[in-house]
Amino acid sequence: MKFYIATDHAGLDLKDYTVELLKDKGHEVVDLGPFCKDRVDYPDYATKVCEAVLKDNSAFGILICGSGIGMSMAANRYSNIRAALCHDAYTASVARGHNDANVLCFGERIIGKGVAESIIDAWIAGSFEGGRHEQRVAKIEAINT
Ligand SMILES: O=C(CO)[C@H](O)[C@H](O)[C@H](O)COP(=O)(O)O
Repeated sequence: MKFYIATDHAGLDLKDYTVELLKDKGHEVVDLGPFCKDRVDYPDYATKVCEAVLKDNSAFGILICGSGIGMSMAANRYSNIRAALCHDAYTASVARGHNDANVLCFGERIIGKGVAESIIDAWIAGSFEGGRHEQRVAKIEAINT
């Protein structure tokens, strides 16, 4: 699998850990930064990942901030981005299976490395179930306000 990943200053350590974790598991990772802990604004990095995923739509995005909330809010402003804020393996699994999520968000101030790995593993193992979920995801995409 291919992943584009970014963070803000509040998620830098978990971003670096996640990059190495995914590479060790044999995945392709494009790290879109940042690369130091200077304070930055999460929407600027959500934009980098979402635009990359929209151009390379078999890839997934990963966005990390302190809580994961700001990143998920910013990412979900994009049509055809379905960003899921996940706190555990279950939420990651249903994000793929039910919501066809293409961007994973989590918060370094919320979860540790072990939970992050369980989220990543569930995301990788998951796939969209289709069926009754198809029309629901289509209805999300149809919302334009
Ligand atoms: O968007 C957020 C809060 O929902 C993220 O957790 C940010 O990383 C956080 O707001 C950054 O806060 P800081 O005080 O500027 O480090």
